[in-house]
Amino acid sequence: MSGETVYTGHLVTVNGEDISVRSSRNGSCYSSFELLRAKTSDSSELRLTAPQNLIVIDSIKSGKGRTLDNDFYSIVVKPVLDMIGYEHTVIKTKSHDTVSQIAKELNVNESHTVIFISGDTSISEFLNNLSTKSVFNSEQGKAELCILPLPMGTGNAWASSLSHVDPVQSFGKYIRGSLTLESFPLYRAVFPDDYSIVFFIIFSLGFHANMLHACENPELKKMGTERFRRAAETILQNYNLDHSITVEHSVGTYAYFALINTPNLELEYRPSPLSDALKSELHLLGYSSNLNTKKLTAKIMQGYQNKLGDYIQEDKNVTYRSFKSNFDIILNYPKDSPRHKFEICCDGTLINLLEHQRDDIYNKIHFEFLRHYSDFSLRVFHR
Ligand SMILES: Nc1ncnc2c1ncn2[C@@H]1O[C@H](COP(=O)(O)OP(=O)(O)OP(=O)(O)O)[C@@H](O)[C@H]1O
Repeated sequence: MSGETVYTGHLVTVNGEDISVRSSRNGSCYSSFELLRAKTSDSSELRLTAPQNLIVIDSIKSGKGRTLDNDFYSIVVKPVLDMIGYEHTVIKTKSHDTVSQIAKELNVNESHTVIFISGDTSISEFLNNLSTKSVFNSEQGKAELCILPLPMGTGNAWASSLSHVDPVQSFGKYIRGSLTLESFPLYRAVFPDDYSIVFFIIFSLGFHANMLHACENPELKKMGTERFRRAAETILQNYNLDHSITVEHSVGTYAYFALINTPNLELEYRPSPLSDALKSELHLLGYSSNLNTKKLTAKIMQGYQNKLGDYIQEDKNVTYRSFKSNFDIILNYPKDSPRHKFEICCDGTLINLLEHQRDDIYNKIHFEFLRHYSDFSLRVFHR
């Protein structure tokens, strides 16, 4: 377990003042922020163009949750937006539905910029609830919806894959106008009963999905990040990780099966180093059920060593394959197999495939590469 790190980062120079922030964090969780202001002789002016409809969504349960000391919006974002004269609306989430509700209510005729103070799940809830009523065949004519994900959750897979490693640094770059705005890919998983979910990070079966389902156990839920280690141990010891899955006519038996869009799943954990969060491409990362527990664990832990662009060598126990257009997967085991064999994790949403069967079909999932999802033209600030 890493200890508390305290550091100061420059944010912006404005109105003859140098604004910086002292942050204190433990792993991915921030315990405090302090805004520091000092007079400066630097008279350079910021060239600012206030965005239309700036909304800040503070998902207050993300990470370890907000306290008076780590309230990034009140301590940093609000004072700085006020200093530079950016009008904005802030929404501090009140319930599990707040983010979905905001997404549903956005006026599709106007452009918006949304700053998320959150982790991945809040952004997933937002994207899944955007208006998709009109049928647009292109991005032309759509209002823009620009997203800035400030990493204040637990995993922060999307933000860290887009080089947002620290909320202060990324907010500072946004204010100084030094981020790039680009469109980003989304995918849809469609189940036999036509239930579907849009995702942008990971869709998994087997070890990864089972571990996240196991973490929901109330006993484990209380344990912070320790719960992942405990859940992993339980699964490796007690579950048959032998999922026979057909992907595009190719059959494999996997202990670990993941379709991944982002290189990182956490700031320091990069299981799919050839992925690019801005590129429409899913990588299948699969580890065979032939690997014993020690070897499987070593493969999974390799994600802590991988560097961006590293190639993962395929062999009889490792699958690393890229997909750039729609495809199906089929689970080749009977409906009465243990329930955990149908457990899925999709960007943090936990699903059991058996709850989405239709007639005799219980084992097929269709993956769509979405070209013109939603009534907005979606963009993300990165780098
Ligand atoms: N006031 C609230 N009451 C209940 N649930 C809330 C409230 N505010 C936020 N939530 C929910 O808490 C979850 C926070 O998820 P988020 O992804 O932002 O953080 P995280 O889970 O810590 O990070 P990550 O997904 O990156 O691991 C979301 O499902 C959100 O809807």
